[in-house]
Amino acid sequence: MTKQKVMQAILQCNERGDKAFVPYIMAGDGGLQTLKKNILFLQEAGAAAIEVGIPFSDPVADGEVIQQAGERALTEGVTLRKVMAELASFKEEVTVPLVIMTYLNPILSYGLQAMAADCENSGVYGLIVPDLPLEESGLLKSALEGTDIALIQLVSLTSPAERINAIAEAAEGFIYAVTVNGITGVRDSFTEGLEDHLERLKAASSVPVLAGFGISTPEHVRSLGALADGVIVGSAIVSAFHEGDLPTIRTLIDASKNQVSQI
Ligand SMILES: O=P(O)(O)OC[C@@H](O)[C@@H](O)c1c[nH]c2ccccc12
Repeated sequence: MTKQKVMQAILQCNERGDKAFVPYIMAGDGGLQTLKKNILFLQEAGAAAIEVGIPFSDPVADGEVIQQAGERALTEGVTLRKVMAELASFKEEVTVPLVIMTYLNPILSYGLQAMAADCENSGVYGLIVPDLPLEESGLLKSALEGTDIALIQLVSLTSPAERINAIAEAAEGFIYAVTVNGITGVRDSFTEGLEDHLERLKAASSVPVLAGFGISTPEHVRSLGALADGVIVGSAIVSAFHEGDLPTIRTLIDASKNQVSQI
């Protein structure tokens, strides 16, 4: 079965003339009870899908902001199991597809089949597992077979052409085009070759291409959005939630829309 839900949510945005905006949140930063509130806020503010990060003790790809948010959530006792149960408890209210971002270990200890079943029961339509390369993804892929849960692949700036093609061929949901070399977090500028890179990715891929890493201002959302089908914003969203700065989140999301709302 082809994976439809996440891809359709992005395509629907694009058909309206908007870029897809996918915010990343750290589940349980500020306590597990913030999860529902934050998801419903982002949904209402116009997110196309929401990337829900699971706190983890060894988050190798995470920059400072996400790491600290993860530590706060771990202090609150948040685990993958608790997040899945919490998501299931309010899934009727969630209309945007959720994508879980977690490292491989928590999924393995959860159990691949149990994870697939609980995703289906919690409004989760995608998984991002940054430490699981395409070549190793067979077991998880088969656990997700017959579900509408996409295994989303990351492509780095340094991926060679054959690898880009292999990933594009296997891609489900969307391709996560990492726009900087290194870890997550706010950046001032992007590399010059980015436009060509995203152009090549879009040409190779039959699913949408979203740009993520280092996108933190409305200007970034507009300029990177123009080169892709949408953007993923993590650190800036996590910081804004931590500081209770909801207007900043709205402004970022509005920048992905054709019709920027009047202030
Ligand atoms: O924080 P940034 O630079 O806006 O990047 C998004 C990112 O945080 C989110 O998608 C993410 C958080 N942790 C990750 C690990 C790997 C890949 C992606 C992620």
